[in-house]
Amino acid sequence: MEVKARAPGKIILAGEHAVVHGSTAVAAAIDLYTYVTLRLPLQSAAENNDRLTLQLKDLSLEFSWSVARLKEVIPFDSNTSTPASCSGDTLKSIAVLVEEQNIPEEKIWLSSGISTFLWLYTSIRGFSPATVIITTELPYGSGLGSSAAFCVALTSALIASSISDKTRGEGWCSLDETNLELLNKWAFEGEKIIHGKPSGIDNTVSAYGNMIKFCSGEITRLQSNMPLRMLITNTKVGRNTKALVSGVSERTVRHPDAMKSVFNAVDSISKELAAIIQSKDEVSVTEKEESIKELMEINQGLLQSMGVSHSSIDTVIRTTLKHKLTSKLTGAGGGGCVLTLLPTVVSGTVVDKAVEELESYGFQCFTASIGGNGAEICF
Ligand SMILES: Nc1ncnc2c1ncn2[C@@H]1O[C@H](COP(=O)(O)OP(=O)(O)O)[C@@H](O)[C@H]1O
Ligand SMILES: C[C@@](O)(CCOP(=O)(O)O)CC(=O)O
Ligand SMILES: [Mg+2]
Repeated sequence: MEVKARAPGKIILAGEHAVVHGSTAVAAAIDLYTYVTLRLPLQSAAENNDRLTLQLKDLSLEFSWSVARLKEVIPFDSNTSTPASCSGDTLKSIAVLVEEQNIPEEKIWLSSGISTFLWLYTSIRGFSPATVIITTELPYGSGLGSSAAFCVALTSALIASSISDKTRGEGWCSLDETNLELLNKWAFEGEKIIHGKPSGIDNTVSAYGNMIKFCSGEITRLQSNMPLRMLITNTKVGRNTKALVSGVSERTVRHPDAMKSVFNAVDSISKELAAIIQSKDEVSVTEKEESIKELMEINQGLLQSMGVSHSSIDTVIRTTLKHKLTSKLTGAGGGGCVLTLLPTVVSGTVVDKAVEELESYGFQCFTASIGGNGAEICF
């Protein structure tokens, strides 16, 4: 039997990091996906094929464990109906299984993803043999939510494999609300292994799609009433969300009052941004874009004060400003991707010039459609 699933990456328009500390944030799905194919051997063939294999196609990497080895190392404390957190002890056991795979040193950043794979797979499907093939259109570790798309696509495929009513040949279809809620909870548990202390915004927007306002787990789906175009620039400076998130927490412990004010300011920015995007009043698109530009500028300043910007991000901001375009980092920062608002009045020539200059620094620029579908499955 074969099941496929896909889940989108995301951009955070306002509120990253502060959202981990209870502020509001606004995020949207983008049309770049992580795809998972789950192949289960036929019951009769299962005895001859007793391995769990993970293929990361884009990286030409394959990892494989015998079911017997998984049973030996992972304590069986899982329950398929209620998502639970991976305990420290289980994570240590899983780390042994990951180490045995001798991941190439230059790809060692994959370890947390592979641990997450083993945790989600064995928790949801137990110790059954399978081959899981993963491909992605998202750059790894650059702020576009590859970790969440990975967790959401994987749990979608795992949950879909146990759905009894499999309507074949109908192309990509969404999951029902109950399964969406379930997979989102599992994906959040997966994100915890990768991020340490995730807010849950990335897995939620990847699961549900569209554009959302998110605050302490509460989701409001936003209906945009204006065109919103963003240029995405990948600085290609590698960084790790877990380290950046814990850096902000440490700063918060050292300066609780100052950081509280920063998080409050971000909360106001996200709420104002959501209101502008949804507003149906007579204000012109140009005026709305001017407000969004200013909010992005203030948000970037506050991200700077959280200590998560980077010289490469500053270069993108300076370069786009020369062309009168406003930018802010998106995701965890520290390098990674930067968003530049492309107002409706800006000519293609201006954008082309800005892109040319950005690419001369070795950055990669692209646009993506904003606010599309969330997780989908295909039989
Ligand atoms: N397709 C994938 N396969 C395996 N691991 C993945 C995949 N996508 C993401 N990951 C894991 O997520 C990590 C990147 O997550 P993170 O630092 O949160 O950045 P982002 O979510 O912005 O891409 C990678 O180092 C890897 O461990
Ligand atoms: C920094 C943060 O707000 C977003 C992280 O996004 P990403 O992993 O960099 O794509 C963390 C979170 O909300 O969990
Ligand atoms: Mg992430």
